[in-house]
Formats: sequence, C-alpha cells, structure tokens
Amino acid sequence: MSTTNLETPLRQGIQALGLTLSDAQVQQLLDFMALLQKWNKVYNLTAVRNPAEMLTHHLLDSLAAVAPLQRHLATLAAAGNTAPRLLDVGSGGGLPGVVFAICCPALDVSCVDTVAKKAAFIQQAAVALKLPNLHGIHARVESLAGPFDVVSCRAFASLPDFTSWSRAALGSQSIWLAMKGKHPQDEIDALHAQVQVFHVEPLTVPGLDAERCIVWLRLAATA
Ligand SMILES: C[S@@+](CC[C@H](N)C(=O)[O-])C[C@H]1O[C@@H](n2cnc3c(N)ncnc32)[C@H](O)[C@@H]1O
Repeated sequence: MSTTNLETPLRQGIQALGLTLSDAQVQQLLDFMALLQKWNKVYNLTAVRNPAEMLTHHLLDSLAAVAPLQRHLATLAAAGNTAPRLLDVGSGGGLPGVVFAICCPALDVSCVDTVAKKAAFIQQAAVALKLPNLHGIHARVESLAGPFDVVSCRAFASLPDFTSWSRAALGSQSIWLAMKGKHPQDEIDALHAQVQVFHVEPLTVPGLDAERCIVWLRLAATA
C-alpha cells in the first residue's frame, strides 16, 4: 500500500476515534505520512517503513491521544489560557508532536530532539504542511526552560527519567502527558515523591491489537 491509498483507512480510524477533522487537516496528515516516508530513507526517522504499518503504529497511535489532549486544552481555555504551549520530548520524526499540531491549530507545539536532522525535519514539515504552530528544536530536553503547559512524550524514556529531565520545562500549573504501552506500574512506583500520577487513561488504537495508555502527571502540591 502506498501513502496515496491511506486516505480511506485513515478516515475510518479518525471516525472510530470520534475525532472531527476538516478535509484540510486529513490532507495534512496524509502529507505528513508522505514526508515521513520520503525523508525516512535520508534521515532515518523511524524503523517503521511500510506505509500501512506507519498508519496504524504511528499516525493512528498518535491520533488516539488527540481527544484526551483536546479535553485538557478545553479545561485550559475555560480557565482563560487560549494560547497554550506544548513541548513534545524526543519527538523523532514528529510523533506525536506533528499530529498534535495538525489536529489542534490553537496549540503551539515545539518538538525537541537531540538529533539535529530530526529537528530539521520538523522545521521542514512545518513549512511544507503550512503549520505556523509547529517548531523543531535541536537540544537535549534537560537544557530547556519553559513554561510549557503540556509536556508530552511517546516511546521516549522511563517515567522517572522523562519527568526529571523535563522538569524545568514545566510550569507550576502544567502537566505531563506520557504515551505508554501497558500500564507502567514499575515506572510509576519509581517516580520522585514530588511527581504525582493523577490519571492513567487507557487508549484504543483502531487496527492495533495492543495495550496503550496515557499517564497524566503533575507536580505534587507543596505544603
Ligand atoms: C525512540 S525515539 C521516539 C521518537 C518518537 N517520539 C516516536 O514515538 O516515534 C526517541 C527519541 O528521543 C530522542 N532523545 C533521546 N534523548 C533525548 C534528550 N535527552 N532530549 C531530547 N531528545 C532525546 C532521540 O534522539 C530519539 O529521536
């Protein structure tokens, strides 16, 4: 299957996830897949090379986190924050950061990666997909200061490492959104006492028979 034949299964997946996306956003998602496919050979962005697998393992997997993210953004908007900022840590080829930037145009998304060519790919995708709310940053996350309202990751590091390395990027009211496979109880048990899990949300990815969840975390209130 080539990326040109992904539209029907993509639209079915979007429907199964209960998302409302415009035709322009669906086209941006398809164009992003085509970019990933094209530049993967040069930049080595992901080990997944088959377009059908890219759709389920990358695109739909990332799209499964969009409705939960939009729910959180609605609570921020209700509290008066209408220009939220998200940092996607270890974004690689832009997962889930680019998908979030496409689906949430009011969200300013920065994708950070230690590998220069991956950050350059994000910058290139921002131009090609006409996404002024998307930025690629070449840095170690440990060197970044925030505040970002949401700090996300997917396939990045253990929860203790993710939260400690990205701590300076978090504001006092911000939250971490960690995309994980199975409920990571061992990682949760190993978290620093100042980091609190407030929700572990199961996700269902259309076409993928695998366990997925979002671990939502925040800083514990200090006395
Ligand atoms: C396994 S890849 C995951 C990529 C993407 N999130 C995904 O789900 O496909 C992890 C990425 O984290 C990046 N990385 C590792 N340590 C980092 C750090 N300290 N700061 C920023 N990026 C880092 C790596 O270069 C790599 O691109």
